[in-house]
Amino acid sequence: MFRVKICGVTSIDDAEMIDAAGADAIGLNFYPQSPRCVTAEFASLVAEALADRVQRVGLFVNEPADRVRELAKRCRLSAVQLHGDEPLSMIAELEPLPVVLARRLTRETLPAFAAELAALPAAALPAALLVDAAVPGHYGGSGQTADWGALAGHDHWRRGVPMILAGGLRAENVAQAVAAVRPHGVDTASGVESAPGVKDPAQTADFISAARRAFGLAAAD
Ligand SMILES: O=C(O)c1ccccc1NCC(=O)[C@H](O)[C@H](O)COP(=O)(O)O
Repeated sequence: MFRVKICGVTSIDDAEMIDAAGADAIGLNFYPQSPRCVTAEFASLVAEALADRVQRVGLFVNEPADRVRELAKRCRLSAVQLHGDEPLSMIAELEPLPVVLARRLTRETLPAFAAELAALPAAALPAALLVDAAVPGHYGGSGQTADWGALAGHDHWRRGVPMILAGGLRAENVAQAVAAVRPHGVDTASGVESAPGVKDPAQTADFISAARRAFGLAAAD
């Protein structure tokens, strides 16, 4: 599972820049209402442009499993990220695709989600749980930070599922977030952009370096 993911990539130049800066994964957004939404044709070109080292994660919001599966195959996605209100049963439906399940958890909503996770058979658990900020009217990409306090120090409820922290992460706060929450990985979209969907090379490189340092990883070559 990836440590550093840059989400909402909309150009080949940005994908190559992110690869060179040492990210483990990029997110390709298939949510039509996002300013970061891409086409299947573009996502397929990204698969050709990037080294296999970089995971290509397709992001979906409330799409039927058949469409997720079809786009994953057509665009050679490494994993899919379910970022809407998808039922947990969809993880097993998508098998053998690795699923990153996104949830906007707070201290109020975490207990009910933990109970849902506890009821899943081990074989139906997601490959990772991405925790994003809970902002009314936003599924993601809000630029707001998640409820770090709710997540810190309590990981028994995750049943060993790696947690990816998202929401309002930037080069300036990613080390603090990793120290506070101790996630397996981090994800950002708007925190490294000059405009929605346009990644800023300096902010992106700074974010990736700061995140790698926070995880004790060597700087990218
Ligand atoms: O980025 C979007 O526009 C988006 C829209 C709808 C659902 C998810 C979306 N992004 C998913 C991501 O993985 C983002 O990296 C995550 O939400 C954090 O975004 P940000 O706060 O801008 O870093």
